[in-house]
Amino acid sequence: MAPEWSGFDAPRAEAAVRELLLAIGEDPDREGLRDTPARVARSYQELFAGLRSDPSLVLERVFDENHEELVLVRDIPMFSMCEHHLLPFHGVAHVAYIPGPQGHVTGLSKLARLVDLYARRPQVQERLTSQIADALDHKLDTRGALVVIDAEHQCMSARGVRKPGARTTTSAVRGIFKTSASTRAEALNLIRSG
Ligand SMILES: Nc1nc2c(ncn2[C@@H]2O[C@H](COP(=O)(O)OP(=O)(O)OP(=O)(O)O)[C@@H](O)[C@H]2O)c(=O)[nH]1
Ligand SMILES: [Zn+2]
Repeated sequence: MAPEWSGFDAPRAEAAVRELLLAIGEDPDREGLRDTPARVARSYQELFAGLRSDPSLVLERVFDENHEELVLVRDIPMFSMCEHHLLPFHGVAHVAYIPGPQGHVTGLSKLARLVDLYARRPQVQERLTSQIADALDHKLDTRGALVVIDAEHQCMSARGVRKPGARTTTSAVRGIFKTSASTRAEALNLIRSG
């Protein structure tokens, strides 16, 4: 079992899904639903694996490239679960940072891994955005970090207010992106130009 999956109580999750099926008036023992509690438990294990992951490990390896300019990874596919309804919200994340005075950079894939790590938890979009920016800012010793997430919430499209297509954009800025309007504008323009 992968280490990040330890701590997940599969029998408890299965029992809860069985209860839910009973609560909606279904027969959990009919053929089509017989394996559903186990399937849902496995999918929750995967969808919430970020609860058992450590961001320091993701950003542990840095390269000494003496690069002190902007690094931006755009259009990172993002999939998360809203903590209010346990329904998916998904879209894209744009993650930018400017390395600190030592010019240390991290692997580009690590920025996408960081998005996954925080997305795979019960979330709200604002906190997800801030957590990614804070992790970069604190653990990578950057001059600044900027994260923008654009997502559609299924709790707003499949139910409730029922507005499919409505998108939510959130941003979090740290360090020089907060203090320098021109640095912030440069990053936002690059994001938009995609
Ligand atoms: N700020 C924020 N709100 C969210 C997010 N995900 C879901 N929500 C909102 O959380 C709110 C929960 O509101 P409640 O009134 O407690 O729940 P509800 O009766 O199901 O609300 P409706 O969705 O309006 O039917 C809703 O307005 C959702 O749209 C998110 O990531 N950020
Ligand atoms: Zn919701």
